[in-house]
Amino acid sequence: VDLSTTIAGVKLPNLLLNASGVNCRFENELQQLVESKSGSLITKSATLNSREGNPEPRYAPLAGSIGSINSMGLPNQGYEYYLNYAKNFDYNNTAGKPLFISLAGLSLAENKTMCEAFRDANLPCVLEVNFSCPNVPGKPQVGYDMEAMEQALQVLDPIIGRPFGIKLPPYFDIAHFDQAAAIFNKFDNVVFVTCINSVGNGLAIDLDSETALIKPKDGFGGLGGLLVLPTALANVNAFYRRLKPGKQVIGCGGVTSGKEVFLHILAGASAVEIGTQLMEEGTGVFERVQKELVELMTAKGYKSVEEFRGKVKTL
Ligand SMILES: C=Cc1c(C(=O)O)[nH]c(=O)[nH]c1=O
Repeated sequence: VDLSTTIAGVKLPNLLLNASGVNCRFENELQQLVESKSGSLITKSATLNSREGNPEPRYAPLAGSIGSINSMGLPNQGYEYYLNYAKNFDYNNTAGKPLFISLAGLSLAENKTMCEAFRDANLPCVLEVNFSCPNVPGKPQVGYDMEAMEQALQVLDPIIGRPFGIKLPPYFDIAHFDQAAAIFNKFDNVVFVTCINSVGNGLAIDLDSETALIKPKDGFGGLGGLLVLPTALANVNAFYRRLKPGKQVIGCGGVTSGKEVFLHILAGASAVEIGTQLMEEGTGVFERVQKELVELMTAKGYKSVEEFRGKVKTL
């Protein structure tokens, strides 16, 4: 069974990778991903300067393993750390894993500077511009401001000057799918979108203590895990149906097993990211989920993901 895929011109030996933000802030964590059975890896979203992020507790699993809530606040080592990591990355590593770099500047000027630095370094890594961090107090998500998002792309697209992707928040209105897709279809270098980032500003409360699970923002944080699966599948399929041929969707959200990877592919995903389940289970999740996916495909008689990608049936 062939699970390989090609995104932005780079080949992933299998279509699984981490969701940016999980197990990818520090070099040692990234090395764990390189040594895991993932098909690739993506770094924690970077800002111009390093950040400690929000006060803890800022991540919590939800009762009944239905998902997670986080308000990390963009803790990261600053973009030069990840630029340096990319410069020293062994692109011919034995596993043949490509490297994705996530950038989440706090302003267009920050994103401009970071994109210029990566352009000048001219490395084989693939950029994913994160327009959807829900947890920086006072910074509304660019992904929910269509005009700002288009203006940002008008500046960043020519600077990046090669295929790149965008990390999107979940949309919940068909008109927003239409508007966002129409914007991305204007930029030839935008070759993939990653759907979805966490479902912003949920509130998880502990029944016994009657207290919010996390400290930042009065307990408000992004939701991930199984509970966001239908929203993730909808966003994957909405953009799969709307983006011009040649543009791809990376699925993210709700993956706990081979089953949800299969559903993401059925919805149209060309690669699939794992966040909450990676956080809870560790990097062994990639081997387990891959095995489950192969078993499921074999049971269904599929030999490659192309046979069923985007083929979700409607009634
Ligand atoms: C980049 C910041 C993000 C964060 C964060 O660092 O709080 N959490 C998310 O669920 N998604 C993000 O995009």
